Amino acid sequence: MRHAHTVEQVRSAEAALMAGLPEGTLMQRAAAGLAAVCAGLLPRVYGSRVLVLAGSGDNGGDALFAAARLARRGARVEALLLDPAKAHAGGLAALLAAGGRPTADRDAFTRADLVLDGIVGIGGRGPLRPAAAPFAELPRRGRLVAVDVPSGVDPDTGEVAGPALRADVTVCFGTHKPGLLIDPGAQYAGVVHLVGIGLDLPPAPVEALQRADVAALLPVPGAESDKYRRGVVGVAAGSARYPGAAVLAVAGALRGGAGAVRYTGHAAAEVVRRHPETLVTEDGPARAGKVQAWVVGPGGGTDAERTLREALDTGVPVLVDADALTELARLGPSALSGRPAPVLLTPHAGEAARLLAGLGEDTDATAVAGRRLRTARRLAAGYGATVLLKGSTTVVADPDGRARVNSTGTGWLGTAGSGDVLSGLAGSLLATGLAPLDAASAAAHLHGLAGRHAAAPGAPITALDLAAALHRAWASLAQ
Ligand SMILES: NC(=O)C1=CN([C@@H]2O[C@H](COP(=O)(O)OP(=O)(O)OC[C@H]3O[C@@H](n4cnc5c(N)ncnc54)[C@H](O)[C@@H]3O)[C@@H](O)[C@H]2O)[C@@H](O)CC1
Ligand SMILES: [K+]
Repeated sequence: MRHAHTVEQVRSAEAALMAGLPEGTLMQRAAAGLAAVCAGLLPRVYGSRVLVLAGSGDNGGDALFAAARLARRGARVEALLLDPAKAHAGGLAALLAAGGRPTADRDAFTRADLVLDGIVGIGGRGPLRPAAAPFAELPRRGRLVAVDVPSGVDPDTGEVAGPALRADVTVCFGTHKPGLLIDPGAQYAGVVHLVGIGLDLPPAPVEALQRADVAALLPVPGAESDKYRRGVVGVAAGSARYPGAAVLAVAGALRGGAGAVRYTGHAAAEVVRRHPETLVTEDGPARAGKVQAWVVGPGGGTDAERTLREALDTGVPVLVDADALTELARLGPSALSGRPAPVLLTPHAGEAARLLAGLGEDTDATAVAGRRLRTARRLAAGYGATVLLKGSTTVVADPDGRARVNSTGTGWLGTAGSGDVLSGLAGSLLATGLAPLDAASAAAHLHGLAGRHAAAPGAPITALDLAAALHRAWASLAQ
């Protein structure tokens, strides 16, 4: 599991730890870890050209102390101080003593074999200032290592409001910051290395499940299991106009761990033709028979409102997707109040904007994509439901405030029907008894892995390819 903590949590853990340590201990721990990662990125340290971009806070201090360590090993280090009068005094003195020298020449950025971005870390406020902003655009030939956070990325959210430095590697201290795991910030962070500095941290508000975490969540049938005990998932999807969404949602559901899939809707004939193992009826969720979770909405067409209401009237968990989300946005959060079982919403950015409109917030898909964590949390709190926000780095937010991010996906997943497969898969995991936060984050992980398997080594895929690859993705975790 990767844990990410907020700036406020890091600050208070640092304060508690620093109270019992000699001054500068934490910065030395950070600088030692940072220098070790930098040394590993250079073919050899001796003779390499290193440029430090140093702001005037402790982030600049970390960068200067790390550069001093590299200078002592023979690197030719220059420091570009963004505000020379306020540069971190101890860090600068250490660098000068080790043979480094200050420079005001911006070409040093372009020439360097390695650039250390120590402009601003968790103390950043607002968009990069004029002295720092041009470095976001300057060409360079060497690698760029961000110190703690790429400057210009909001550490708490991953939002990027203006120019930001694009790192090859980010070396973060004490814990991950949410902004390193969530797009667009994650795209600026590159490969993230965590350097422990001994912080005692509270539970993380943002987590990223790793393979072993997901493997531990996935249901395994016992000797006594049968199809009903493993869980039955109901899929209410598809319409005469959009039968394909039903076929794809059922394809995802069949590979999601439930023992059986019950389908209801107007695409029963197509579903059975493609998936003969499906139990089908045209009667709607109210009369379809017993299930442990419902999936409603993909390709729902004009029936979406009735189907949504019927599913919500059952006492089992409901996953709401696609057309049913549009209906829910129209009905507003009161449609979910008082349910005895949880609800999982799976919007893409456009549907999320509609759901926000249902909460009285005027926004659009582009704004949602730039504020992924904030949007998922707002929807989870506003609707009292778990929310899986699709897109680059999927964000899952629980109404209790916890959030998870998933980055197993690939751009090849942006294909028609991919979301239908995901909703079937997540609904199936719900039916096996997983809590919505676990079902959604495991589904996002598996879906991303399946996309990678299907697209490897890099070619377009269809949603059916993706559904077929879920088996391999699951098997790769079970090994
Ligand atoms: N507090 C601690 O004990 C530790 C802190 N560490 C480092 O210290 C950093 C935090 O240091 P600080 O609290 O001094 O804050 P930062 O150094 O992150 O940022 C503050 C500095 O950046 C400038 N700044 C703020 N917003 C800016 C913007 N938009 N554009 C350009 N410059 C801007 C401020 O004028 C100030 O000089 C961490 O990110 C980490 O790198 C590490 O050394 C580990 C220990
Ligand atoms: K930085």
